[in-house]
Amino acid sequence: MQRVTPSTVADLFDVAGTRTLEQVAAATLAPHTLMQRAGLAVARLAMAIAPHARTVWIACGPGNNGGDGLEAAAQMKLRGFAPIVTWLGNPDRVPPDARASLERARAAGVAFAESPPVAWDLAIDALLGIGASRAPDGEMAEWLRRMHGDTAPVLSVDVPSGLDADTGRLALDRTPPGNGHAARFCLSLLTLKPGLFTAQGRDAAGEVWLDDLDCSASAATPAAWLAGAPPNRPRLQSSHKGSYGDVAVIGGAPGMAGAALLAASAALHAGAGRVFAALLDGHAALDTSQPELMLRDPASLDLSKMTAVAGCGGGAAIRALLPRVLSTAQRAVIDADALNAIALDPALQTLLEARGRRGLPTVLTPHPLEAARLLDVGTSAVQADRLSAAQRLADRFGSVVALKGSGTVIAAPGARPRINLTGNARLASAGTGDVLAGMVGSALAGGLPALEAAQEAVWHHGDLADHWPATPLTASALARGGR
Ligand SMILES: NC(=O)C1=CN([C@@H]2O[C@H](COP(=O)(O)OP(=O)(O)OC[C@H]3O[C@@H](n4cnc5c(N)ncnc54)[C@H](OP(=O)(O)O)[C@@H]3O)[C@@H](O)[C@H]2O)[C@@H](O)CC1
Ligand SMILES: [K+]
Repeated sequence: MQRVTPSTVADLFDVAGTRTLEQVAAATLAPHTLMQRAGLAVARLAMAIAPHARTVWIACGPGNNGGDGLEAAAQMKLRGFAPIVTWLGNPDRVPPDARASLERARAAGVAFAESPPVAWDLAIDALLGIGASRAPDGEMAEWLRRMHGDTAPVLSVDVPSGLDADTGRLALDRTPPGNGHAARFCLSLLTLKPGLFTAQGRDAAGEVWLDDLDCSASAATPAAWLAGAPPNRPRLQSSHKGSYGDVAVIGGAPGMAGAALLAASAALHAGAGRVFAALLDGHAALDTSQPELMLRDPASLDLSKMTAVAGCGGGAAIRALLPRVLSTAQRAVIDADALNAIALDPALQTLLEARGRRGLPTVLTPHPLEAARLLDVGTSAVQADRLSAAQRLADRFGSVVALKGSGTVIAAPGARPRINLTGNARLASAGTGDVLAGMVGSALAGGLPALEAAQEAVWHHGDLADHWPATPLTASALARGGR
């Protein structure tokens, strides 16, 4: 059993891939072996989470996810715990594995009840796993509400019930999130699923653990992966500022110079050799607190030798500069208003596609609304399947895409998408996106390929937030690397 952290490198399998692996594994094992392993793993994690629990409520659903819960109940009972099972199954329609575990739970003397106990020290959600076919309702939804509305920890078996294991979409109307007090754990079985790590998955699952049930995962193709922490990149003694490239931040229309200066500051602190702030507001003053930044007229820059970071605070004015950025920048990060301008202008879209065909490295850093505009769909369609939305954008524009949000998705043409696990809700504040754009620009300018540049910047950006002291996170301090 392994705990998943932001540094974990692991393949993620969708429901179809997981079913394939289950069939391959089951074919070589004695009947009921997988469920026995699954139930024992659930019991072990439950006992570790709540070693002194007096009442453990195990809510079991009608299928094999419920079977895992029944098996865990039997295992815990045999070890001196007192689980109380509420089971929503029908004895006439229970699948064979779950039936076997039902009988083992009964034989072990597990207590069965019609309704949840009055109070509990740990709740185990074994209602629905990867076989969920619709939003929970009725009694199941009511149990989930009670479980997540309580302060006792919740351990979800395989996936939190109601969560789409492929996309991380939660059937919110039926299973509202908890009151913020209950600790959440999820033990994913056989495989890790992408939905645990993006969209609503991270909030619903909490701390994720994996038990591979001693099975190989070689018989299926992963849908995505967790890429873990980037390598250390020590600087050579003989390097100089030219080794780390020039970044030109192009943005900062009147009234919005701050966004561009944040991106420029982030690029500088992330290690770019030289950073030029090419502000669209011709009257903006130089940031005297950062004399290293060089203020330039955007028209004066030779972008063919530079990494352009375009769009931060760009307003409508950025549009006029984009043909030159897209056609000539050696490397480019396209953010914020530049993305909005491209979404509205087919000619700019053609130029962006042409960059991809020419092999010029480009990273797009949309949040879900910007991604939705580029794809000409609603934001909810993007959030309903973030992996596929990021991949479609990457394929369409021949660019690397970092689709921001909980579980940032990084996609590139022809590559399996990655999900980043650093970062937290502290990043939900003004200017942090500008900081990310500057960090990606710095990584690109330093010579990293676009995919690595995006992934490493996203990881470091989130890692800073994860290690933030007990003070409010501001974008300007984030840009300075927390200093
Ligand atoms: N895969 C593996 O490697 C391993 C899998 N294992 C475990 O098996 C789990 C998969 O089991 P599973 O296929 O039986 O599906 P599961 O999630 O129990 O749900 C299906 C049942 O729920 C029902 N149902 C659906 N939606 C509903 C709703 N909203 N409200 C009410 N009912 C609803 C559905 O009914 P139906 O849609 O047919 O009407 C059906 O009866 C997996 O997640 C893991 O925990 C491990 O034991 C070993 C290794
Ligand atoms: K579950």
